Amino acid sequence: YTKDIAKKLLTLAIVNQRGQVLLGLKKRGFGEGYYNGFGGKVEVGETIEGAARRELQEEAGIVAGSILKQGVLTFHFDDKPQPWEVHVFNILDYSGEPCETDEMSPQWFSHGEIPFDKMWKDDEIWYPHFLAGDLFKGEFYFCNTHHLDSYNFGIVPEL
Ligand SMILES: CSc1nc2ncnc(N)c2[nH]1
Repeated sequence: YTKDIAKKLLTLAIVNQRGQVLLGLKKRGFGEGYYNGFGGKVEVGETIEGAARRELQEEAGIVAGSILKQGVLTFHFDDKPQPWEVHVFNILDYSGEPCETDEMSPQWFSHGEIPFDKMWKDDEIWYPHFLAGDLFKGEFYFCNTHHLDSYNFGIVPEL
């Protein structure tokens, strides 16, 4: 029914400052053991940006200041009826100090040392463009959850 056709809206917030990005090691649940930005589902009655700010605070304990939407990534899974539409935000400034939560363990990585071997397989495709400040869109097709089977990716003039 329609629920299965509408895309599941999610956010992904990456703090990118002073040549380093703040990533979290997922301690449990989906993507456990992967390094990731901070994010989650957009709840009913919430804007996508509002959800990005809320999830960053819940998962990393910091309050976003100015943020810039840089990408929209759509993930298709062979074992899930609903594609995921992930809105990627660059967190340009924030207040507070990143802290460990039961979900995530925060860690700074220099741009040249991003641990792609412990991240979702699509990340190495779009992170370089994210770090370069490009606006981008991508469609990724996963099999058996973790295997990236195919994708389309491109830089866009606007989102
Ligand atoms: C399930 S596919 C996927 N790729 C991802 N890349 C970065 N952060 C995520 N949350 C991601 N999910």
